[in-house]
Amino acid sequence: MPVASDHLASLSAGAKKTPQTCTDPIPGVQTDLYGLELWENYVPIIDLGALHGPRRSDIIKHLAHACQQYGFFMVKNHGISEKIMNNVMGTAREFFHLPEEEKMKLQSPGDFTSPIRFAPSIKDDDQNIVVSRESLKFLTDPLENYVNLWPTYPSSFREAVAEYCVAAKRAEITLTEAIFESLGMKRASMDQILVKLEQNVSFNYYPTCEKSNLGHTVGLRGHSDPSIITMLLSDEVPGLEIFQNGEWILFKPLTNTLSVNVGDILQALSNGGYKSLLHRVAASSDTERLSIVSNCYPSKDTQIGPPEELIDDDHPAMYKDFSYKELYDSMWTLRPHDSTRLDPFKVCAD
Ligand SMILES: O=C(O)CCC(=O)C(=O)O
Ligand SMILES: [Fe+2]
Repeated sequence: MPVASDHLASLSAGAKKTPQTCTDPIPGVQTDLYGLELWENYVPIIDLGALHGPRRSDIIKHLAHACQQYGFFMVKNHGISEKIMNNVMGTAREFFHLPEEEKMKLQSPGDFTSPIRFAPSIKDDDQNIVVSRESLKFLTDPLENYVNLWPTYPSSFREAVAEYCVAAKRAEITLTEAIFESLGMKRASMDQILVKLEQNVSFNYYPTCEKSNLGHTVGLRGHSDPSIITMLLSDEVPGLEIFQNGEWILFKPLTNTLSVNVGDILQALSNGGYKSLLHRVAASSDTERLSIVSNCYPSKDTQIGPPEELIDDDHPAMYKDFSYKELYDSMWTLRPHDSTRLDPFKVCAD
C-alpha cells in the first residue's frame, strides 16, 4: 500500500521540521513527537474535530499511523453530545434490565436478516463455554424504514436511539472519508463507497458472572468485525481486549471518547495495509458492562477489492475485486467468531 507508507515517512519527516508543543491535559495521555496522542502508551487518540481545521493533514497522517500500526484508536471531539451518549446508554441499560420474557419477544432464532433481533447469552456445549453477552442488533439505515419496528419500551427507546444513530453516522462518514484519504484513494473511489455508506447498531450487555463460573465464561469470543470501521461507545467498565503484537491487552475506556477499530472491509480496501482488529470481551464477576457498537459498511453492490491506485508492481493486489454482497452472503456459513471471512477473496491463499 504505497501511499499510506508515504504518509508514515512524511510523518517522521514532518516531526523534525515542526515539533509539537502540545501540553498533556489528561492524565495517562502522552503526546509523541508527531503530535499523535497515545492513551496509556497503547492506544492512539484522534482528534476528529481537528479534521475540519488547518490541522487536517496532520490528523490524516495520524489516522494512517493508527490504522496501520494499531488497527484501533480512540476519537475525541467526535461531535456526539454527552446528552445523546448518556440517553442512549441509559435506554440500552433499561432495555437489558427488562424481564427476560420481554427481551425474548425480540428474538428471531436462525434469522440473521431480521431488522431487529435480541440474542441471549449462549452456552456452547462443544467447547464447554458460556458466551455471556446479550445483544440487541438492529438495522438503522435509512432510519425511517426501521424506527417503527423498534421497541416502545423503554419509552425513550425510539427517540434516544435515533438521535444516537444520526450523530454516530455523521462521525463515521467524516472518519471514513479521512481514512480513505489517508490511504491515498482517488476521489471517485472514495465517493462510490461514501455516498452509499450504511450503518447497523448493536447494544451489548455483559451481566456479571459467578466467580466460580469465570473459568468457562467469556463476554464475547475473539473476532474481527465485517465492517469498514466499527465505532464503540461503552461505559467505563473495562472488558474489551484487543490483540496487539501477539498479546491480548485489556482496554481502559476514557470518558467522552469513542473507540474505533478497523474492520475486514477496510483491510481488503487497503490491500491489507490496514489490519482488521482481533478483539474479544472478558467476563467479569464484579460489574456488569454495557457497550453500543455502530458498524459502518458499504451497500451490497459496492466493489470492495483494493482500488487500482493502491496497486502497483511492489504492491500487487492481495484481494480479488468482490462486492459487499458476496462477502455478506458468504458470512452466514461461518461462526461469528471465525476471523477468516476474507480468505475466499484473497488472490493467493496463504
Ligand atoms: O462490547 C464490546 O466492547 C465489543 C463488542 C464487539 O466487539 C462487537 O459487538 O462486535
Ligand atoms: Fe466486534
